[in-house]
This record gives sequence, C-alpha cells and structure tokens, in this order.
Amino acid sequence: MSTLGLFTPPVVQNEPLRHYAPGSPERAGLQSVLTKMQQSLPFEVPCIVNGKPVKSSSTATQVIPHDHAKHLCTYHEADESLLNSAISDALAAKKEWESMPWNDRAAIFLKAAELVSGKYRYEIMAATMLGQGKNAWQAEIDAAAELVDFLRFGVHYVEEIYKTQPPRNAAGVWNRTEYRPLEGFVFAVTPFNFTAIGGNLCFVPAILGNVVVWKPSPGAVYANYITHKIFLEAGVPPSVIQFLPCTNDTAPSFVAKALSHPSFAGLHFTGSTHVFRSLYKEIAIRTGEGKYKGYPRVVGETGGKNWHLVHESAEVKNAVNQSVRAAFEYQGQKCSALSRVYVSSYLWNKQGGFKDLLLAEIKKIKVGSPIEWENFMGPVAGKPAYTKSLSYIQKAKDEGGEILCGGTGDDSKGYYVQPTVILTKDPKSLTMREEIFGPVLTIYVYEDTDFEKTLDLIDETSEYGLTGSIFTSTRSVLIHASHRLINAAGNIYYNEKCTGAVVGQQPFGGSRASGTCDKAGSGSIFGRFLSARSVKENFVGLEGEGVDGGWGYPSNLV
Ligand SMILES: NC(=O)c1ccc[n+]([C@@H]2O[C@H](COP(=O)([O-])OP(=O)(O)OC[C@H]3O[C@@H](n4cnc5c(N)ncnc54)[C@H](O)[C@@H]3O)[C@@H](O)[C@H]2O)c1
Ligand SMILES: N[C@@H](CCC=O)C(=O)O
Repeated sequence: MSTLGLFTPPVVQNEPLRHYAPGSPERAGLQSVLTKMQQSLPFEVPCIVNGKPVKSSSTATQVIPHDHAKHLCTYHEADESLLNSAISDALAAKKEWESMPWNDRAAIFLKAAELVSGKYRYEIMAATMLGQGKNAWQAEIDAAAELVDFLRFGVHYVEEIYKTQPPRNAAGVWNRTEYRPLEGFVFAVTPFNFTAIGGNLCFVPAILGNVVVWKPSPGAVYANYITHKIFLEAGVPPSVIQFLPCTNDTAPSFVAKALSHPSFAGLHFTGSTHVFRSLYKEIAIRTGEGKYKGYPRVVGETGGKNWHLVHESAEVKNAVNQSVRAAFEYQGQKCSALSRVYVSSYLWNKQGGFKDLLLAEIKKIKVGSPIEWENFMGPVAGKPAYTKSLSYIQKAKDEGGEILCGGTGDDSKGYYVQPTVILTKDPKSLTMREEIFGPVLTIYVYEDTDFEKTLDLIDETSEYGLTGSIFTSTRSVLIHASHRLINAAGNIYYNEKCTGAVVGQQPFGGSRASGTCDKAGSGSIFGRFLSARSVKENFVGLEGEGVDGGWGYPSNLV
C-alpha cells in the first residue's frame, strides 16, 4: 500500500462529563434507555468468535445486584475447545491486522470512542447500572467518560510512541525503531467493577497490532458484551478480539488453559491480588520451563488498602467530604476506595471536628436502588461481596472495634450494606490491613505527638501500595509525609480524595501487592505490549572508515 501522507490524529481532550440534573436532556435520555432495557430483560449473550455468536450447552446468569430475583442476562460459557479455536483464528488474523496502516487502526478506535460517547452512551451506562450496581454518576464517569478517554488518549499515546525514534544517525546511516506487536496472542482477564477497564484491557494491546482473547468478568458480562459490539461496529476485524465469558467456577481451569498455550505472549489483568498472584506463578513456572516462544509480558493491576492521612492542620470540611466520597461512592468497590483513615486526635475530638462532621454527613447518605436518582449508594456486587463485608464488620467487633455508624446489611431484595465506620484502637487490626471491597471504613486516631510513628504505620500496615491522600494546610508537613510515604501509593493525592483518577491527568496504578504499576491511562502501558525492532540502514558501506574503502581498520596501519 502506498504512503500518501503522514497523518496527525485529532487533538485529544477529556470527554465532558454529563451531570444528569433534574430536567436535563441527559437525565431524560438515560431514563428512557433504562426503562426500555428493563422491559427487555433478560438478554442473551453468546460467546463471540470471529465476529460471530457462538452458543454453548452451558449457560449462566448475570444477576441484578439491587434486585437479585432478576437477571440482566443469560450468557453462554466458553469451553476449552472454543478457546483453542478462538486462539488459532485470532493468530491467523494477526498478520493482516498488524500490517494495517497505523492511521486506519487509529481511526477504528476513534470511531469506537464516538460510538460510546454518542450512539451507545446510555445503553452501556444502563447495562453498567443494572448489572454492576452503579448509579448514574458512577456509570457516567466509568462506562461513558473513562472508556472514551481510554480510547482517544490511547491513540494519542501510541502516536507519541511511534514518533519516538533514535535521536542520532552516523553519516550515511538512517536508524529507525519499529514497534512490533508481541509474537503470539494477548490474554485479557478483566474485573467486574469498571466497564471501562474491560474495554481498555483489550484496546491497549489491540491498537498496537496484537490480537486479544478476552475473558470478561461474570459480574460485567452484559456491559462488556456491548463494548465488544461497539469494537466490531467501529471496524475492529472480527477475529482480532475474541469474547469468551465463563463463570468464576470454571475460570481457574479456563484461564490455565489459555496460559498454557505455546503462543501465549502477554497477560493484561485487572482484579484481585490473590488471583493475579496465582496467574503470575503459573506463567513464571512455564516460562522457567521454556514452554513459551518468548518471555510473556505480565501486566496486572490489583487490590488496595487505601488511606487518608488527616493532619491537625487539615481543612476539616474538605477532608470529611472527600473521605465520604472516597469510602462510600460505588459502595467502596473501587480498587482505589478509601478504607483506612489516620486522623489527628486534635482534629477528631474538637467540637465540630472530623468525627462530628463525618458522622453527620454519613447520616445524609441514601442507600438504595442505583436506578433511583436520589441514591448516593447502591448494592454491593453480589452475595459473596455482601457476606464478606458483614463478616469483616463482625471480625472488627470481635477484635474490639467500635462501630460508629452502619454495621448492618439487608439482602432481602438487593445486596445492601450500610455505610460503616469502625473506630479502632489497634492500628494493625484486621480491617486496617486487608482489602474488604465494600463500604467499610476503619479509623485510627493518632496522638499528634506520634506523627512520625503514624507515617510508619501507614507505610507498613498493609501489603498494598495503590492510593493514598494527605490532608494538611502546612507545606512542610506535606513535603515530609509525601517523601516518607514514597512507596505507600502509586497514586498520591494532596487535599483531594484517593479515588477518581482521570485518563490523561493521573496515570493510574499501584505497586507492592497492588500490581505492576504500568499505569493505565498513560503512554507507558502501551510499551508493555510492544517488542521494538531496531533498524540500521547503511547508504555508504564502509566508505570513509575502512582502509582504501575496504574492511581494514585505520588503527592497524603502521
Ligand atoms: N488496581 C486496579 O486498577 C484495579 C481496578 C479494578 C479492580 N481492581 C481489583 O479487582 C478486585 C475486584 O474485581 P473482581 O472481583 O472482578 O476481581 P477477581 O479477581 O475476582 O476477578 C478478576 C477476573 O479474574 C477472573 N478470576 C476470578 N477467579 C479466578 C481464578 N481463580 N483463576 C483465574 N481467573 C479468575 C474473574 O472471572 C475476572 O475475570 C479488587 O481486588 C480490586 O481492588 C483493581
Ligand atoms: N481508576 C479508578 C479506580 C479503578 C479501580 O477500580 C480510580 O482512580 O478511582
């Protein structure tokens, strides 16, 4: 194909957020799609291989967490033989996909961004609200805005990578870098809690010319299915992203099968730490045994035990409001969710201080169906998440923790857990250490004279290092604490909550047990799914270097 120009993609901006205020056109638009979707329940979701629906003999359901008697969809489970044929067909499609001119691959995903932003915005949001328990605000920032941002900014980042070329050329030589996709297929294993993450984990490798086998979460199948439909409609070739759902019961053997394929070249995972560790181990063993063609790339973003440090100099109203959002928005089911607070004893105890304000604000939170507009909080993901939250609350009580509010749940219709605050005197108690992934916040009040020890506690209490925030109005405190906590969070915030990273603004990801810190929403993640080839082209031979235009070194002359 001839080159007819060096094209520059459109300038990239964050997708403007819609607010869904009463009487707004967006509220009416979303409501109408939600109503229609509820009237059409349940949907049927097949596997999609080579762009075609494949039904299997084994089906499962995605339950609606706010009304568990109903389900959003029945999905067909992929089995291992379908997995094998999907991998073979994806590999067969790879040559043509990686050879497609960059501007065409870019155009396909820019078109997908427009489809999410416009035609499918309310449908993908409604699927996320019904299936994953998000209210309109949370669905907007995830399924609409973040997914669009991942796609548009991704095109920009890949453009930047392709433009990065060796800075020097010797006389008569042209050096170039070619950014090859990986040799084999990339396996994307994605979580329930962010529709955007499901799409992004496939998009990142795919836009670089890789082919992808996607195992979505059983808790997000329908929204992920819509994402896949959008990719196909935008022009992603049929076999480039294969959509293969399965249940969590069959996931261990299904995933192991994919990882044992000799052409497995990369894992793009987001989910819990223990699952990632088990996959990492499997890959490491097989790599050590020389079972793969190369050394697979392993990218995983996992759990967190995220913290707010509230210094005595903090502006208390801001610290409280940000803490309420960070701990309880989306029921504490963001990997970034706040789950431990270290607060100055002075600020906690003073009248109208952190404690008084926090409890007063939490009283105002409405918990209920995410499709009713007034509810700030909805249900947790399912029965296991419900039981887990309540069992941690019980364990905290058994350890001597004081429940300041909440502490109860109701699963008669949906899986509701009240926003819960536990006050602990033991900074290393269980709920200060382990990820709960529910609306459960534990608070440790430190003596103001113990600030240094508190920094050590934050750093050493949990194995994670995902997000954290420092609230203070004293610059020297901020500088000191931030430096001391250098490895305690991959995303640190100053006087701002620890959730809500925005693509293109705060690259997202943590280290320690929280993941490989490859930073979703930034350019660096794309480098993980590329294998660069250095090219040196010589226009002049050894002219000017070899003796008499031959091969001899001038330094050999005597
Ligand atoms: N750091 C981040 O960017 C980030 C973002 C979102 C979620 N998370 C983390 O994800 C977790 C919540 O998501 P989740 O509940 O979907 O996680 P999960 O680990 O249960 O599931 C993630 C994926 O792994 C699959 N899976 C589950 N068990 C498996 C097994 N034994 N073997 C192979 N595959 C298996 C699931 O089907 C799903 O596709 C939390 O720990 C949260 O902190 C992290
Ligand atoms: N990137 C999101 C969290 C994603 C994980 O669940 C945030 O910053 O709140």
